[in-house]
Amino acid sequence: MVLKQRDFRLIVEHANDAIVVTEVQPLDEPGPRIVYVNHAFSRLCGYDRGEIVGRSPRFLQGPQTDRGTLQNIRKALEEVRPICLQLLNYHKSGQAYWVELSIMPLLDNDGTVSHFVAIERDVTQWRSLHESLYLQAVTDELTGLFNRRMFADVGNKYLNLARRQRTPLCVVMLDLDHFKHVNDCYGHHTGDLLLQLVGRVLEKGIRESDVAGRLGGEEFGILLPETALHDALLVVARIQDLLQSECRQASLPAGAWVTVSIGVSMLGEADTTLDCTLQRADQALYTAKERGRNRIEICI
Ligand SMILES: Nc1nc2c(ncn2[C@@H]2O[C@H](COP(=O)(O)OP(=O)(O)OP(=O)(O)O)[C@@H](O)[C@H]2O)c(=O)[nH]1
Repeated sequence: MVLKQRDFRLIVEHANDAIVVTEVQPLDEPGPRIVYVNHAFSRLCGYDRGEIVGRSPRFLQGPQTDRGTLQNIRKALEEVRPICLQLLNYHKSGQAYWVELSIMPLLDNDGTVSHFVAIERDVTQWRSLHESLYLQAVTDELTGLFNRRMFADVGNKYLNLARRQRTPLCVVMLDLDHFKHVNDCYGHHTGDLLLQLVGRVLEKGIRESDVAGRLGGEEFGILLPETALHDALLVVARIQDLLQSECRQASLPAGAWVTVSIGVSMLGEADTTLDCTLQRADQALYTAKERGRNRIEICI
């Protein structure tokens, strides 16, 4: 069966994907002009066809549109090759939306490029679903901190970097003291509030490049890259103080205020994985518990 040009036009016009055709030049400002868009393109960006044709697709970009992605597009256009990527655009209402975009050159019979065509699809919902699934997979629901798996992932990356750059890295393990008592006396809900409070304290007490995670029940970990032992000890002492002042400020019953036992270790020459360093922090934590709790112990 041979389709007529008119049939093709109808198909393109009513396709669910947004389609836009531009001229080839100029690649510098103001950019190539749009010569055609289908209905779906108008629907996607909120502008009527009359408001779109004659302008460059750049008018849909905005402050959060990634400059690196735009450079990749420009390079592909210069080299007259197809490219597929995701880009943030802005709807007429000002609302940002993500499109998956496939751009390709249209060639004349003699092989010269006459236009570029882009086929686009809204992937905003897909991306936010993906993001929330990712967050669920890497964070602890109660505290919002990294979960054990993500803590180990990031930790191993930090460890490799520290080994390569020969910079110090300290690993800390914290465990709440007599937490079972809190649950037993004040209920699981108060226990949960306390765990959330500890999560906030850890985030407050560390730098942005440090990482805190909930490793299990009432056990937490901290990674302190580019931090020598004496600085790590200052950090954990600050966290102990912060925990007491936050417990005081929170409307928790006084008997539910907790202390933490802390074990600190430092990346050693023989540590090839985070587990090695973490195990020593765990040993130090065990010693802190044995020696009466609410204290800091070191195992190097
Ligand atoms: N509320 C709450 N409790 C939890 C959660 N995860 C673990 N726990 C409780 O944490 C308590 C841990 O008890 P233990 O291992 O005996 O430790 P502890 O009472 O803190 O005693 P030490 O560590 O020896 O000082 C148990 O009662 C668990 O049920 C949680 O997500 N929420």
